[in-house]
Amino acid sequence: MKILGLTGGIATGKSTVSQVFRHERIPIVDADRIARQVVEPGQPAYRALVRTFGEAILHPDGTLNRPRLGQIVFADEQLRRRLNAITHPAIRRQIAWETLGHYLRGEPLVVLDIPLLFESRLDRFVSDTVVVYCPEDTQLHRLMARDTLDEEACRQRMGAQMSMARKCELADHVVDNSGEREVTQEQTVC
Ligand SMILES: CC(C)(COP(=O)(O)OP(=O)(O)OC[C@H]1O[C@@H](n2cnc3c(N)ncnc32)[C@H](O)[C@@H]1O)[C@@H](O)C(=O)NCCC(=O)NCCS
Ligand SMILES: Nc1ncnc2c1ncn2[C@@H]1O[C@H](COP(=O)(O)OP(=O)(O)OP(=O)(O)O)[C@@H](O)[C@H]1O
Repeated sequence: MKILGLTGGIATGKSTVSQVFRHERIPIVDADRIARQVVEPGQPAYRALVRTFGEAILHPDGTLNRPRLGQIVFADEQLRRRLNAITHPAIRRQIAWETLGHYLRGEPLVVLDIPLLFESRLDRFVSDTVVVYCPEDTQLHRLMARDTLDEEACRQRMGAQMSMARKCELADHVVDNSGEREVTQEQTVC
C-alpha cells in the first residue's frame, strides 16, 4: 500500500486538497479529526489536559474549550510542548491504527492529512509527501477569515510551525493553492 503524507501550513489548503482525494474515494486519515477525538471527555488525554492546565480550559458542560486552550498554548512554547506531549502519542497511535485498517482492507493508497507531518517527523513513515503551499500573506488572510482570529493570534499560530519555505524544500511534491480552487484541483489530479 502506498501512503501519501499530505501537509502544509495552517490554513494553506490541506482540507481543500484532501477533498479531491475524497472525491476519488481514496481513504483519508485526518489528524485534526483524530486530535479532536482523543481529547473528548473521559479520554486519558482529556484527563491529563485538565490536570496540567486546570478546569479553566473547560466549557461549563465539561467539554474542552478549544479557543481558550489555543490562546494559552500558541502564546507560550513551553505550554505548547506540554500539550503536544499529552496529545501526540495518542494521535500517533490512532493514525497508525486507522492506516493499518486500510492496509488490511487491501486499499492500494491512503492519504495521511497531518499538519505537523515534518515537525513530528512522521514523514519517515510515508511513501511520498505533498505540501500545500500559498504565500504567507494569503495564508494570514485565509486564517483570519476562517477562524475569526486577530492578526497577532494568527501570526502566533503560523509561528508555531515549521516555515513554509522549509516544508516546500522537504516535500516530494508541492501543490500551489495561491489561486482559484479549480487550479489547485487540477494540480492534485495530476
Ligand atoms: C490547541 C487546540 C486545542 C486548538 O484547537 P482549534 O480548534 O482552535 O484548532 P484545530 O485543532 O482545528 O487546529 C487548527 C490548526 O492549528 C494547527 N495546530 C494545531 N495544534 C498545533 C500545535 N500543537 N502546534 C502547531 N500547530 C498546531 C494545525 O495547522 C491545525 O490544522 C488544538 O489545536 C490542539 O489540541 N492541538 C494539539 C494537537 C495537535 O497537535 N493537533 C495538530 C494535528 S496533529
Ligand atoms: N484556493 C482558495 N481560494 C480561496 N480560499 C481558499 C482556497 N483554498 C482554501 N481556501 C480557504 O482558506 C481557508 C483555509 O483552507 P483549508 O481549511 O483547506 O486549510 P487547511 O490547510 O486544511 O487548514 P488547517 O491546517 O488550519 O486545518 C478555508 O476557509 C478555505 O475555504
